[in-house]
Amino acid sequence: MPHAHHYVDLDRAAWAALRDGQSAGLDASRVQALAGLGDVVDPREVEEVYAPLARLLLLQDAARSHAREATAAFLGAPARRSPFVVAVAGSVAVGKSTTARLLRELLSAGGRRVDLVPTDGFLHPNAELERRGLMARKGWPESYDTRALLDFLAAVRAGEPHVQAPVYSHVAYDVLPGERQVVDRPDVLVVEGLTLLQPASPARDGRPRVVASDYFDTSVYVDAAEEHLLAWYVARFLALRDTAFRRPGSYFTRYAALSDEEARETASAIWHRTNGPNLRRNVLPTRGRAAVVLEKDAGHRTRRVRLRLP
Ligand SMILES: Nc1ncnc2c1ncn2[C@@H]1O[C@H](COP(=O)(O)OP(=O)(O)O)[C@@H](O)[C@H]1O
Ligand SMILES: CC(C)(COP(=O)(O)O)[C@@H](O)C(=O)NCCC(=O)O
Repeated sequence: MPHAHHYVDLDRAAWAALRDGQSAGLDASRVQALAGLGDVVDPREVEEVYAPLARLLLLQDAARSHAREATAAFLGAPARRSPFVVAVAGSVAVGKSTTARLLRELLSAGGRRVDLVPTDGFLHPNAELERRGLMARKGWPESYDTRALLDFLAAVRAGEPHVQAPVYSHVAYDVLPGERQVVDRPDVLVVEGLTLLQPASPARDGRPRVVASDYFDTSVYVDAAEEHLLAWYVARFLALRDTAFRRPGSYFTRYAALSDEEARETASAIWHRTNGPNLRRNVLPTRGRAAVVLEKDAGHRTRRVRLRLP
């Protein structure tokens, strides 16, 4: 638990008041489309929770630009452009992708060029995970090509053009060979993933290590009790059974024919084997490293926001 003077806790009403005229500026149909799988994001959630968050990020971005200009003025050289990098972390099924998409929309509505990159593209391909005996630990820190993720972040942060990221498909349940997402000097990069806030583990040779968070300007951890996460994971699995699992090429075609009861059992087993232990062992312990923690209740409603003071 961080020391009390290092953070401030705001209930929903206090947080919503910090919107300070920052309006979401998204129409209802746009908001509707932002949660996946037919789920609907409550427009009040956008106004009262994500609009203040967008305002905070814009202020932090401006402060960072001033700091960079100060250093450039000191050096007598023009400041190089470099995107503002926001990390979104949290458990499987907590709503990271939905939060990341909302932030992309809100920040783009303010006129910025925003790219969104999920870290699942940096997972090792299934064949490699199988070779390493890691298929039951997909999403755990060791299942990612960390070197590739760090190289990607370093290149984007250095302001390089046309930086490529690999792409993962939830239908194929694998990284798509040869497929690439191109990030070309955006104003903001939102990067979203389970294990982004991992601290450095000591290297065998004792040398300090670079971690992904060295490249972040700020970070958001989306939080909810594990009982809600499990329920959301199972609900999403049932929805996928009726949609993505039926598509040609789906890794999970064998799940498309499961009854409700069997689908619930299967999803719950995957949770207890892979995602629950990953949450407890690797994800939750990084929560205190986030700049902002959004705490959701059973209905995806944000009840409380914790802000770490710089
Ligand atoms: N704010 C929200 N309101 C309603 N449903 C949401 C919200 N955020 C996420 N969801 C739903 O919860 C599930 C998990 O969200 P998702 O963004 O896919 O999670 P993650 O990327 O963390 O795995 C999805 O079914 C999604 O539609
Ligand atoms: C692809 C994921 C590892 C999430 O990756 P992330 O975008 O957070 O890096 C996760 O959604 C997943 O598929 N976990 C494996 C266990 C499962 O089937 O849920």
